[in-house]
Amino acid sequence: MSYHPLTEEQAIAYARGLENVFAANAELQSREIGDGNLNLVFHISDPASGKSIIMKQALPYAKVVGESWPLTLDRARIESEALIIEESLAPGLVPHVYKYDAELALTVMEDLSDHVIMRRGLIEGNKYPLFAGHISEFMANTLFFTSDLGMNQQQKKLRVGQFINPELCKITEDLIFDDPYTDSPNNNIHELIRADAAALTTDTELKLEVALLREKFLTQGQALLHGDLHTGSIFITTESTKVIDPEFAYYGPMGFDIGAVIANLLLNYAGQEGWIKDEAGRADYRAYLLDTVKDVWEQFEAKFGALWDQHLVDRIAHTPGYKESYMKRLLQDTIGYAGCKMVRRIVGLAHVADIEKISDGETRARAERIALAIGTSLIKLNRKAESIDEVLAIASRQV
Ligand SMILES: Nc1ncnc2c1ncn2[C@@H]1O[C@H](COP(=O)(O)OP(=O)(O)O)[C@@H](O)[C@H]1O
Ligand SMILES: CSC[C@H]1O[C@H](OP(=O)(O)O)[C@H](O)[C@@H]1O
Repeated sequence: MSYHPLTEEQAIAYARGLENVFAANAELQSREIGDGNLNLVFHISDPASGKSIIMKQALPYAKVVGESWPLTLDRARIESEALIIEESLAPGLVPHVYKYDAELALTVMEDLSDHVIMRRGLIEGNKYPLFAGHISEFMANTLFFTSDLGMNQQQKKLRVGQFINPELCKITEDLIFDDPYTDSPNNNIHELIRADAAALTTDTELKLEVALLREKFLTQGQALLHGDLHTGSIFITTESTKVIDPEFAYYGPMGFDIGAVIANLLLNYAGQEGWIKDEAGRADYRAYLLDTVKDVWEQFEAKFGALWDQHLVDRIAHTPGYKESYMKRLLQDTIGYAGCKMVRRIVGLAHVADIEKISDGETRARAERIALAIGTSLIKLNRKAESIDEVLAIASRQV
């Protein structure tokens, strides 16, 4: 079947043709539930049997902007192949892929509708005690075993080729490492914080750090990244965590993924200005978010370190001092990328509901300024950072 975006009816017809999923006479229901910036997502269910699947289809353009922003369909291949690798390295932490259809740029995968999108869960003020353990395991396993530390180095070079993802990387390069620091037409700036946004464009100390982080994003093929690991790409319950949507996957600096998780916890921290109304409740939730930031880094560090001790394939990397140097640089990158990811969600094209959905303009502006202050401080700190506690201290000072 040649490429065309499916309608809900066509999605049902396609699902009927899948082997061993639905009974031939099943009365299937279809709903397009995509709420992301780029793709169609169909939820197909058979109420009689309780069976359901997700069919995600790439559009030939960025949905958030429209047909004027063409975008490669190859991102569907990247996403399905990344999910399969991630499942092999971090079982239980991603949806299972049943099928990938290259013609239709379509991935059929496990339905995770019994989970909620973490961004929504955090906005509602829910706590997820197992999250740090799960996400640190996901990141430690996927990053270590796709890097030169944990896999055959010739195979790794071939895998770098498999995940060449120029168009999606260009989105990141522009939206995260360029637009927020210039007067770009892509930017989306709340009227009340125009002066704060303008200050970014003249801050040379800040822009130097962004240029260095951007250079690393452009040139360092350290590991296979998820590439867009924000809380809208994480499904969660109190018991379970599932990472979805790795269409931005490519070989890049590990800190970009870890920084994305931390940035999105801190964006919610800033956004709490508009959600939890009583001060004690808000302080308690913010303390939970900061504890989670610390836990994510510390559990990642411990798990990655344990993999290093047990599975290192690179002999020279055993040299005393190298691991410590590597982990310190990884923390510094994490902090720098976390900062960049916060700033882009305030002044760049695509915002986050944690802040964007605050209805009162003044309250939203306060949350935006908190996020900008934390983000820019993290960017300026990155190469000097020694400990994750410095991140917590910066965040605490802003509220
Ligand atoms: N495996 C899944 N199970 C249930 N719902 C899903 C699944 N994958 C995606 N969704 C739903 O579709 C939405 C958009 O999916 P996402 O992969 O983030 O798309 P995009 O790439 O367009 O951002 C998610 O927020 C979620 O509501
Ligand atoms: C023009 S794409 C903007 C933005 O959207 C992506 O997120 P998602 O696919 O999860 O909606 C990604 O973060 C891009 O930077």
